[in-house]
Amino acid sequence: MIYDEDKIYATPSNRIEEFRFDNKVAGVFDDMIRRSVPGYSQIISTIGDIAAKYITSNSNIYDLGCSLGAATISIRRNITNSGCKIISVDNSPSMIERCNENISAYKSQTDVELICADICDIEIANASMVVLNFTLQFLAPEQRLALLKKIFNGLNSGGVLVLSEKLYFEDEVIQEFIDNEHLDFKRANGYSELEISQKRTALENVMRTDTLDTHRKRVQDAGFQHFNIWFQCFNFASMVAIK
Ligand SMILES: C[S@@+](CC[C@H](N)C(=O)[O-])C[C@H]1O[C@@H](n2cnc3c(N)ncnc32)[C@H](O)[C@@H]1O
Ligand SMILES: O=C(O)C(=O)C[C@]1(C(=O)O)C=C[C@@H](O)C=C1
Repeated sequence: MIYDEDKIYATPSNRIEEFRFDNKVAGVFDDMIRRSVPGYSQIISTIGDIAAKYITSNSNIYDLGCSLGAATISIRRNITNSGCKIISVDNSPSMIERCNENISAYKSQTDVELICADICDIEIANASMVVLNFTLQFLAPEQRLALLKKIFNGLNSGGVLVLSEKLYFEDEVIQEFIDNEHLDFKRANGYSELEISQKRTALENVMRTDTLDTHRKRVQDAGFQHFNIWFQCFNFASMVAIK
């Protein structure tokens, strides 16, 4: 995937619009997420590793909020089982269009079905793996438990959910400490103070983050008995739940 450099918030604007996964964002998204999310590459490659261990033959794999298909491609490369299908879903037509191009660039025995839809509206069935890689935080908080319940019900016994999210910390001192480390990560990746602050404003009402405790409780309320965080760098984490 080769995409343009993210310059979306580089020029001052009087009115910052709410962040949307539109054509402009889709065109720079690979650069944006790599420069904004510490550990992103590690998480993508580990998703492939988890796929190799947990996917079973003749099952479905869901990549919910697939964007450009990074997790889908990592999973697909690691499937050795037959009769599997990856179902990759995003409600941004621009993301789906680019995802289709990216997926078509790789040959594989595993089919990918790309669906442009709200992940709250799709059916989940016969799943051995479900991925929510930085997607749940964009759903309205009141929709999150229902989605996790649907995932739990659609997973086969022994199936795995990978849930990656930006975390929020209730301890204000810790929140500030970790947030500052993340800001330094963005600065080190070439984002200016203006870009950082304008993007923060754009994301304010769109991306609502939870604490690790909230995630744990919600995942358990959805039915999962096995849950833990397996990766954390600053305020970005990836968690796993196994049915
Ligand atoms: C941060 S990106 C996910 C990154 C991607 N999973 C990856 O690993 O590169 C969030 C994605 O979720 C999609 N999204 C947000 N809310 C959604 C919803 N309700 N239904 C479907 N897709 C959604 C957005 O369009 C966006 O592409
Ligand atoms: O918190 C930030 O500053 C971010 O940019 C995070 C984040 C995310 O976690 O998804 C937000 C929007 C983009 O999708 C890329 C990264």
